[in-house]
Amino acid sequence: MRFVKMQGAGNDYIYLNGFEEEIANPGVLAKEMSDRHFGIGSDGIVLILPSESCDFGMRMFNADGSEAEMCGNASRCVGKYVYERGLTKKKKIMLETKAGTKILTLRIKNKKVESVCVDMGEPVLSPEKIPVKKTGASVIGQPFSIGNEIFNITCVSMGNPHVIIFMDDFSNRDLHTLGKQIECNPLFPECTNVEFVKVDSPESLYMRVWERGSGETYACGTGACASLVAAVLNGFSHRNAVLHLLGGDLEIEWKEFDNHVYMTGGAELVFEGEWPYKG
Ligand SMILES: N[C@@H](CCC[C@H](N)C(=O)O)C(=O)O
Repeated sequence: MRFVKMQGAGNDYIYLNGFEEEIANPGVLAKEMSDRHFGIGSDGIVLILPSESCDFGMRMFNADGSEAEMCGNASRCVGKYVYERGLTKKKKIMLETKAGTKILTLRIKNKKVESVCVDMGEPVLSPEKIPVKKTGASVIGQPFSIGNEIFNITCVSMGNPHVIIFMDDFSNRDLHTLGKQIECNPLFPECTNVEFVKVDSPESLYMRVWERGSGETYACGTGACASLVAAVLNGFSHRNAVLHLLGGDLEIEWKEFDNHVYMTGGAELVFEGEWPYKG
């Protein structure tokens, strides 16, 4: 089976072309391929598929084999893949995901995709839709205790669940332990992605992420969008800011006129090859 490894802000996935390959058991395949010692090594796998309602479809599986509703960084890489490999000539691409249709706008330079802006849709704040076991219209800066510490949490869904914790400094924190403890806490019935955010200025935020199903990754596109929304709701940032992640920067804007969040960033090929897939 042919595969392509790509990264967006260091969030690395293995992309499989569902137009050419029959991909049975993608969850099992995701675990095998993602293994950084016995596989190719990645944060998960992404299937690029035909779609009846959109130009293309995308499904993504975390490194532990679980399927996620949406992946922001992967959506930009899918845009690069389908354009540069001649699957489309369109620069505006409709992408079907489990979290609805996302619109990708490609910026092209010398026939290559330089960056992709993704209309990520509206953030979801209602606790039962995120889901988070809380009452009320939203969860913004509410206390949450883990071990003997109390954190203020804000919960946002960008098609997948996120909990955001603002910190003055996370350089000497054990985010792995904290992330693991929060990810499948009973407060989150479908588990959650966890973002730790340090506000640098109203236009600049530093973020680290513990991803549901993959552990710490270098970046999370939906997480960056959720963090910007959380920062606005808590009065920490403007509606347009740069999110600095371990693997690079993403520009995020939560537009007032349509309530949609827009994410802009790069997408890069790492390498490609063949996987001895037995079907
Ligand atoms: N890295 C992604 C999100 C991947 C899915 C996530 N781990 C989940 O289970 O919801 C992104 O760029 O958005």
